[in-house]
Amino acid sequence: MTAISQAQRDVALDFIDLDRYPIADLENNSGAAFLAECQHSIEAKGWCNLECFLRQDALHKMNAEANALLPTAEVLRVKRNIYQGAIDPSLPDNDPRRKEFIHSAVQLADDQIPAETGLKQLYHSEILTEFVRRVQMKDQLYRCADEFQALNVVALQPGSGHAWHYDTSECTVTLLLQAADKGGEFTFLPNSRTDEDEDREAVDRLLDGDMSHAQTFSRGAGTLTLFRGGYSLHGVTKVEGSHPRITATMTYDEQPGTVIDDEISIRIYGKRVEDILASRKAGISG
Ligand SMILES: O=C(O)CCC(=O)C(=O)O
Ligand SMILES: [Fe+2]
Repeated sequence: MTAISQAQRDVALDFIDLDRYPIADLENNSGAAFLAECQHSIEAKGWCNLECFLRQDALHKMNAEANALLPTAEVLRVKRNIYQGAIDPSLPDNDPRRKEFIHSAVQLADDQIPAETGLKQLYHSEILTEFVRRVQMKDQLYRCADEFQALNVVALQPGSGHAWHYDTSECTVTLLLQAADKGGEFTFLPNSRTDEDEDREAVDRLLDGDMSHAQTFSRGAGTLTLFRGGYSLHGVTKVEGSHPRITATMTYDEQPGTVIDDEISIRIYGKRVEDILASRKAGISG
């Protein structure tokens, strides 16, 4: 292979189990049938779960990369309600906007994940982005342009989970790099809200700890999951055992170039990002 064709080769071709998940050719035969299955799954259930999406060697590489970078990550402790907003104490006690949850995780923001890592290369794969766009049936879909939010690695330590929430974007893609020994299950209330309405009965039930109507599905390391996280209340149950559960979160947007407000970035990513933004402003004004 020449240097140029090597540089142009999409890493999806090497990292993803294309025999099982033929995402490189979605127009023909097995690829088209597979795409239709994924689209149906998102439409009917609000999620699409692709076990062993990564090839074993790619999974080991990306998990090793994540583990090597995590000591440089921030330890986050974000207080929020399920809509990712601040608590409004003037609301009635039983209003979900009034209920505070704490998200605590060791988290790498996009700018902390080097371009040469397999993980970043996979996120930047045009084949993968196109697959995500087609599954979500969008006319256009772009990788998130935000320097902090685009690709994150989230490690949940034993004893912590991911508190119930809606994502700020419609659809989310997660790649499980390291499963928990026990617990750490992704739990999901499909289509619990629309743009107009919310199924308060189901939401209140879940917030009160009754998971009987929520869905949990099997996700070993290497699983790619697409889900309507903006419309489906979800979270991760408490991680048990001796090691963290590690997920890569890939973010997309229907508009190109969208970035997150500084205030929200600081609320999510804390002091490090606050310092970066402040020194940038000082540089501009000074
Ligand atoms: O780790 C997971 O499986 C879900 C993560 C998630 O909900 C999020 O990052 O918004
Ligand atoms: Fe989420």
